[in-house]
Amino acid sequence: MSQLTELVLASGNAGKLKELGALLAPLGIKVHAQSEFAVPEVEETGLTFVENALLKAREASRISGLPALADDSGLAVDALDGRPGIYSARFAGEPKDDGRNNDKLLEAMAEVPEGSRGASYWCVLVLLEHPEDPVPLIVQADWRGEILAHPRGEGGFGYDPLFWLPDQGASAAELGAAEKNRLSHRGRALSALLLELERRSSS
Ligand SMILES: O=P(O)(O)OP(=O)(O)OP(=O)(O)OC[C@H]1O[C@@H](n2cnc3c(O)ncnc32)[C@H](O)[C@@H]1O
Ligand SMILES: [Mg+2]
Repeated sequence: MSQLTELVLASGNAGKLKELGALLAPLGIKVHAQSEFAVPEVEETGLTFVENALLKAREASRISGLPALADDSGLAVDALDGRPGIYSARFAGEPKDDGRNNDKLLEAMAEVPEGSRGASYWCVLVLLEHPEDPVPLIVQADWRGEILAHPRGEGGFGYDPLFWLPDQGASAAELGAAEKNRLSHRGRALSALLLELERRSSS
């Protein structure tokens, strides 16, 4: 890929935009929200995070005429056989709502004992140079934690108030923004993406 100086973030999620924007802005990459180009929400018909991220990136790149970075992510809970997984945003149905999703997760986990409440956040990032890019840059990363019985903290977004990090002694919603980006599935996926981008541009 030629030097990346500008891209569109193929997401309608304000939390993701904030987190990815904070990581990309200092690198001299001009980041546009897809709302600047009136990119509509695409139907996430894939069965994997990768497929859904590709759909989102392709549509945003097609409409904006810019390289596009998409994030498809979610929470896979051990005791729920990996659910809500790719359906995390709509766990409690449409329209998507973090509060109702968290209530549904608490309810689903009500009988699950301490010690069996492990879960992973997953994040897949896809970067397309243009809508027909045949070699998308794809990375994925996870973040292990446990599901709390009661919400804690005001930061982050989505399931963060229920995502407990034993090593930090805090929920993801109790971490500072920079700390979450340093540790999270999204922050680590972006580091991997930047490394791969560097490798490609120097080869
Ligand atoms: O598809 P876009 O437009 O990017 O926005 P979205 O919110 O629909 O995003 P996804 O389809 O990728 O669904 C991801 C859901 O997983 C949850 N999630 C992902 N990363 C998270 C994080 O860092 N903290 C809390 N919840 C997260 C959150 O509920 C998201 O809505
Ligand atoms: Mg979505």
